[in-house]
Amino acid sequence: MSFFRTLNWGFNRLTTMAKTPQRKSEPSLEQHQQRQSSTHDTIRMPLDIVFSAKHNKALAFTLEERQRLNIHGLLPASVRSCRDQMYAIETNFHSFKTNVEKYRYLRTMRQSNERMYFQFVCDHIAMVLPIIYTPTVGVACTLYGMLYREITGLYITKHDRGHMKQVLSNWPKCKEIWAICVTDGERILGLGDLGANGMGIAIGKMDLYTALACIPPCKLMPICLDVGTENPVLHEDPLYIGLREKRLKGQEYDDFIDEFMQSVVETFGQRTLIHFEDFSTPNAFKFLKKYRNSYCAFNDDIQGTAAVGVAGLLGIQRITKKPLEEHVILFVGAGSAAMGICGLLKKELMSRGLSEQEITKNIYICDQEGLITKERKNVTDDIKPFAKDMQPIKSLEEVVDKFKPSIIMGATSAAGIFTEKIIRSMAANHERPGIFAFSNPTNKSECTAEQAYKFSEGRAIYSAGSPFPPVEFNGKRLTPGQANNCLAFPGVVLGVLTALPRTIPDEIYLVAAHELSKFPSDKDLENGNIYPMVEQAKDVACKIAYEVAKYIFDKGLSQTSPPPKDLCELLLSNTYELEHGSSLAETWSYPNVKPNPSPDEQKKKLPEKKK
Ligand SMILES: NC(=O)C1=CN([C@@H]2O[C@H](COP(=O)(O)OP(=O)(O)OC[C@H]3O[C@@H](n4cnc5c(N)ncnc54)[C@H](OP(=O)(O)O)[C@@H]3O)[C@@H](O)[C@H]2O)C=CC1
Ligand SMILES: CC(=O)C(=O)O
Ligand SMILES: [Mg+2]
Repeated sequence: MSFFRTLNWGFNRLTTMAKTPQRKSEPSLEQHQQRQSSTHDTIRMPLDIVFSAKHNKALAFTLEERQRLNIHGLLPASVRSCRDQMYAIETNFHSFKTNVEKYRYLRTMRQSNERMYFQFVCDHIAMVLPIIYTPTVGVACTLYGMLYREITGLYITKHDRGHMKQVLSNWPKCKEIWAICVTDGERILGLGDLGANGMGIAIGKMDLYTALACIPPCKLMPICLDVGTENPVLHEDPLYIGLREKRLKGQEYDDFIDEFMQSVVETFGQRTLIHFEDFSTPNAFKFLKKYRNSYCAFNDDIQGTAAVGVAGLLGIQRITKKPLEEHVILFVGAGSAAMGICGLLKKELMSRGLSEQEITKNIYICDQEGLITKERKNVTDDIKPFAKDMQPIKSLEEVVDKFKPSIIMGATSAAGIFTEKIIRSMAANHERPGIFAFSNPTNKSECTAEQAYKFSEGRAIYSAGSPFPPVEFNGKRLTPGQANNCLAFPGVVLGVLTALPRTIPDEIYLVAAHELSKFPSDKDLENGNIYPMVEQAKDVACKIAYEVAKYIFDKGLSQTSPPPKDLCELLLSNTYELEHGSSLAETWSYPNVKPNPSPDEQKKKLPEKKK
């Protein structure tokens, strides 16, 4: 509505100016410049909107629309169908040699033509996901200063304390925000402290909200809290976009985050979903504990990853036909990802009626110092029950030799720590050893798909955080699964935004895990793949969203009443339309506004002059 009001306003101004009588004398340079800029403004106003990222259809504007919107002549004659547009984009996409160039191309397209971008991402998800998400997004974050072009998210710096609400309200894209993905850039994938460059991750995550769960992009706000960085390379980098200052720490940092949380709900409402991403592990757990019962907040690295990890374990249970409680599981890494999975696994096993002692008996945890034993000082309360009453063992290979895990779950950012010896040892003791290399990006994987298959004679059930191509082994094509939280968070978020609970209950991650685990077919499992293919990620998100929303309504946790008669309809009611018919123009038809009358029509309408 306002779009067309603005269009009309621009048109009226143009007409008024055309009627303004000519100046008698030549304008001064200053007057000339003023006139130039005001003329410019007038013309630019409607064009800015028509060609804004949100409304732009590029060559898909039909002839009728081109005339109606007064953009006829601004585009070449060709009117492209959706298929033609996608072909043009794909041709461009493939013309770039490196993945970072492809990333840059897609970002530029997103800035100028949002719907076409999402259409392309959806139509080619398997090809595009590794570019807009891990692994390429990791490289892009390291080069973010060089790639930076335009407004894509909101930066709040440590100097904005006291007026964060003001900064939040500066967001130009929409005043009704449903969800925020926030990072402080301290642990970006397995790449460490990237400071303000971490924005790339928040943007990538939110693009998946739209591409996989159809959440309208204008309702989403990626935020980077620029509280400084301890990365000396960034301090020296002339292209760095953030503060070249030490990180805010201690009480000041906690107060900063408190102000941020309060400012968000005061600006956008208590229901705003706040997604924490890539904070350092101590902060990730601290804020989850602090805010989970008072805000609609979650931590993706802990909780999203947990859902995906447990889904994978349920898949292994299906392949091995052995209940999880009979498996020996070794977690390598005691950070957000590993401990998130371990915590949810504990919940899953508790739901099966096992005692804490029965649950912890077969679960081992190692970090850089080796096996976590009771001798270890300063372990968190979550880890304590898993600490073993024995002498510490430093070497991972020794731990594997001694306890013979059937499943090993790595989330360490330590590339290659699953050595040939470790994989061979697991394969010697188990017919189908489960190997998870959660670390991102690809070059941080604990082992590659090829190594896992080769050293286990093709018997490993291997999954990794970043995508690995299928591997041919002894004439069999083995497909690694992608164990990445992107198979959980889009659906969880859509479910929560639909059912609107006050806070996000922990149980929904188990709901998500179970739904996700049902996706792989028996044939997928036969090939050792416990996760759905990326092409199915949208169906996965949809199913998880449905079950999550249903859980929230069924348990009476929704803040809306009465519960919907048709949950599917409610889920779809607020989603972004990505599907297209034969042409983009058809799908994106603008509300019917009459075209400006042609000069001939205008003449006809003029009242006849009285004689
Ligand atoms: N696939 C997915 O969906 C997800 C993947 N990840 C990835 O998981 C990785 C870890 O993330 P996060 O848990 O937040 O990270 P943290 O850095 O908080 O945790 C890493 C853990 O690994 C341990 N570790 C490091 N090196 C070794 C080693 N050589 N041997 C044994 N343990 C080691 C560390 O031990 P210590 O404490 O002693 O230093 C620490 O406990 C990252 O690469 C991240 O990208 C994260 C979230 C989701
Ligand atoms: C996938 C993800 O969230 C991570 O690697 O941090
Ligand atoms: Mg993450």
